[in-house]
Order: sequence, then structure tokens, then C-alpha cells
Amino acid sequence: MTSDDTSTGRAGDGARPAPRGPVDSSRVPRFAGPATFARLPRLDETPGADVAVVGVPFDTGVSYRPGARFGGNAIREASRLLRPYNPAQDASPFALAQVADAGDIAANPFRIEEAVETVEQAAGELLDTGARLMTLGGDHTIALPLLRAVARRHGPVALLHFDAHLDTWDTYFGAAYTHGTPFRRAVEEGVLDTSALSHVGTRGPLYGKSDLSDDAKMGFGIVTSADVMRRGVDEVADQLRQRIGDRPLYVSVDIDVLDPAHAPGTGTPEAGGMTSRELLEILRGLAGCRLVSADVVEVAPAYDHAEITAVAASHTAYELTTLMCRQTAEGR
Ligand SMILES: N=C(N)NCCCC(=O)O
Ligand SMILES: [Zn+2]
Ligand SMILES: [Zn+2]
Repeated sequence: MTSDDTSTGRAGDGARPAPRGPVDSSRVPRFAGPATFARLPRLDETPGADVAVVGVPFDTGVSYRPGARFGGNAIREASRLLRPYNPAQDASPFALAQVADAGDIAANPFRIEEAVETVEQAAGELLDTGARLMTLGGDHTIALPLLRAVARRHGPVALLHFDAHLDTWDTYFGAAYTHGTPFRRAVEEGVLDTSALSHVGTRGPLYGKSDLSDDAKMGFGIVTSADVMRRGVDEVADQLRQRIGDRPLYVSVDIDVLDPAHAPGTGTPEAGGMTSRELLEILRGLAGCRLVSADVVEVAPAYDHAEITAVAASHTAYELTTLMCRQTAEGR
């Protein structure tokens, strides 16, 4: 594959050369060569990244269908069709900041505790370079070590959690680190700013009413999937922005927040979810927030059809990345 890349137009500022953009799909077929996110350079091909896209092929924390370990690479494959100008945010993200694909974190698939440590450590090293992280999961277990690493750098962060599920349950089979429990652990560990925690898109059967009261005690507010439908994306985004204010913000997107019609390729699907249009619009409405890092998790390509889920996840990561690049360009 040629290493030809699009000229991005940002003049080098002395500290760093102009960002190296994606491979030009008008010159090199977009279906050629190994996949990196959005056909961007690998991190080792750049002097350093403002946004590092990193995969975590780990799904040992799941309670139902496995397969999210293949999610990151499915998202990279589906991201070949992304283009460099984002009209919805009026920005060319990859010209505003250097985005690079940092490859995958090698988490132990046989020892969850060790995997959690590995993800925290590797994420911490990437954050120490000054990059923001756009993580491609993996199951939702990985949000805990990612939040630990982010909190070490920024202090406790506001959390905006898009998911069909609360993921604030306590344990499964006595296990503390699973994909249904990361945010309870994160609250217990003090890595979240409990004055600004929101779930968006929740729905479906619970174990009991106490799931909701426990969750509320931890400080979470809930915008259900039905609330999004009734109130509309602009009102929801306004309310979220007000709650978040200028706190450092982490956004975690479990792709099962989308209706199974929009994201069949996931491990614990629930009927009655958001559309991909609603999700993308709410994300765009977060412009102005201080987004420090984000993840997109729970893409399980074995249950996908025609890359529906992976395409939705790639666009989700694209909107989040665009928000981060705009902030870099604004010096925030
Ligand atoms: N984080 C995701 N996707 N799912 C959690 C579901 C936990 C359960 O089986 O009750
Ligand atoms: Zn979920
Ligand atoms: Zn989840």
C-alpha cells in the first residue's frame, strides 16, 4: 500500500509538523491495504498524536454472547468509508489535529484482573504523551481501567454513558470486573465526579427496582431511550451539556444503546433502542464540552449483518474524534 496521504492544510506550528491525514481514497482504493481507523497513519508513523485511536480486543467480561474481542478491527474495517470533512460539525478533524491509530492493547484473555491492569497501564502511557484516547472495544469491562487512567491525569471526570444497560450492577458469579459492573466500581474507586453522571438510552428488563435506586444513590441521572424519542435530541443534548458544564468529560458508548435494528452485532441486545441518527445528533450536540477521552464498546461482529453495527460504531467514533480534534484546534 502506498503511504500517500492527503495534505491536511494545517501549517506546522513549529512544535509539531502539520498533521498527517488519511490515505487519499481518490488515489488508493479505500478497500486496499490493512485497515487503520479512518485510513489514518499508525501512531509509529507520526511524531505523536493529539488523539490516539486504540483497540482493546478483550471480551472475557461478558455475561451473554461473546465476540466483542473482534469489535475494534470490525470498526476499523468499516471506517474505510469515512471521509475527511465532517459537515455535521463543519470540521476537517484530521487537519485540525493529528489523529493516529495506536494499534491494540494486548490484554490477557484468560485473567480478567490482569487484563484490567494492562489496559489501565497502557492507556496511562498513551495519555502521558498528551493524547486523548478514542478506544475501540472490547466489552464494557474495559471502561473501568480507562476511567482510572483518565482520572489519574484529569482527576474525577464527568461521565456520559450511552447504553441500553446501567452497568452499575455489583457482581456476576462473584466477579467484580465484568461488563455489567464497571461504573459501580468506578464510583467506589472515586474516579468519577458524582455530580455529573448520566446514562442515556437505558431500557429493558432489570433484576429489580433496587437496580434503579442503587444507581440513583451513586449519583446517576437517566435519560431513557423513550425519553430521547419523546423529548428529542436537541433538548436532551442541551440538558446533558448543562449537567456536564466545564468538567472534564469521558463519553462511553456501548453500541447496544442503539436498537438491534441499528446494531444487531452486539452481545446483550435489547429492543426499543435509539436510532443511530439520534445517537450521532446527541454527540454532535456536545460541542463545547471538555471531552478528555471516549470509548465505543460491545461491537460483536459475528452477530452483525452487512456491517450495520460496525458502520454505526465507526461513525460514532468519528463524531467523538471530531469533537476532540476541534478542542485541540481551539487549544482546549
Ligand atoms: N454492558 C453490557 N453490554 N451489558 C451488560 C449486561 C449485564 C447482564 O447480563 O445483566
Ligand atoms: Zn449495554
Ligand atoms: Zn454496557
